[in-house]
Amino acid sequence: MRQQTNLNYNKANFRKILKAKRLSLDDTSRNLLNHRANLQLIELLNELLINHRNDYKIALFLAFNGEIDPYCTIQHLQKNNVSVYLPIIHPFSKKTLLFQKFDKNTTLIKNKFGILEPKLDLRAITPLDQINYFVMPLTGFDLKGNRLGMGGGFYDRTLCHLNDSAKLIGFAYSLQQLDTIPTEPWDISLGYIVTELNRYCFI
Ligand SMILES: Nc1nc2c(c(=O)[nH]1)N(C=O)[C@@H](CNc1ccc(C(=O)N[C@@H](CCC(=O)O)C(=O)O)cc1)CN2
Ligand SMILES: Nc1ncnc2c1ncn2[C@@H]1O[C@H](COP(=O)(O)OP(=O)(O)OP(=O)(O)O)[C@@H](O)[C@H]1O
Repeated sequence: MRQQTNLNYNKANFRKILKAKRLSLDDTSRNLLNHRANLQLIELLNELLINHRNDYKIALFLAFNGEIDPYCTIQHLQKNNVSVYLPIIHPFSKKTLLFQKFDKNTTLIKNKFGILEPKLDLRAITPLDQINYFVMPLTGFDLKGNRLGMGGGFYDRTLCHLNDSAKLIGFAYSLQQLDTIPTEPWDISLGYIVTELNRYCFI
């Protein structure tokens, strides 16, 4: 019990430090790092989407609160006819996510955290197992593929059913790297992590 409390304290503490760190970037540095990181992410996706079929489905996210911004990659994929999906907070199931298609006709609204997400349209929701890769925002990461999220357990709770690290790509600034992330039984580890400096593969 005491150990659990310490672990939560550690995670909360790491989150606080790492969020402050990513918010401290000035606009020029942030734009440069975002640009480099998107080039790395596009490179990785080019390697993964080997036969360039255009029926791939990739989940990404819209950045908030100083998160690394994958918008260039979203635009690149859409131009190449790859379907892009975004997380939306499930209207009934507590702290879980649905993934909805994002295209030029999508209406975006702010969720309760102030993050833009598609307005729920059941016709545009896709089952999790139809998504080829999930690009996930990281608050922190280590070089074993462990991730630290925002603390809600949204991605953990949603993606545990998938049970396939090979589909999970973490996206973060290199300044969000830690030596070791404290792990817990429900934490899902990542198959890949992309930063502005590197593409790490853990599978
Ligand atoms: N861009 C983006 N979209 C995302 C996520 C994300 O981390 N990034 N999510 C990934 O899960 C989901 C939303 N989950 C979130 C969980 C916590 C907080 C957050 O800011 N928490 C506050 C506490 C707020 C409160 O308790 O009311 C905090 O950490 O200070 C935000 C989003 C779905 N969409
Ligand atoms: N698979 C799951 N089933 C039920 N509860 C879960 C599951 N995964 C996580 N949780 C709950 O969510 C809470 C937050 O988890 P954690 O500290 O791992 O958040 P996180 O790393 O920020 O995750 P995420 O990025 O997924 O929001 C935990 O206290 C845990 O109780």
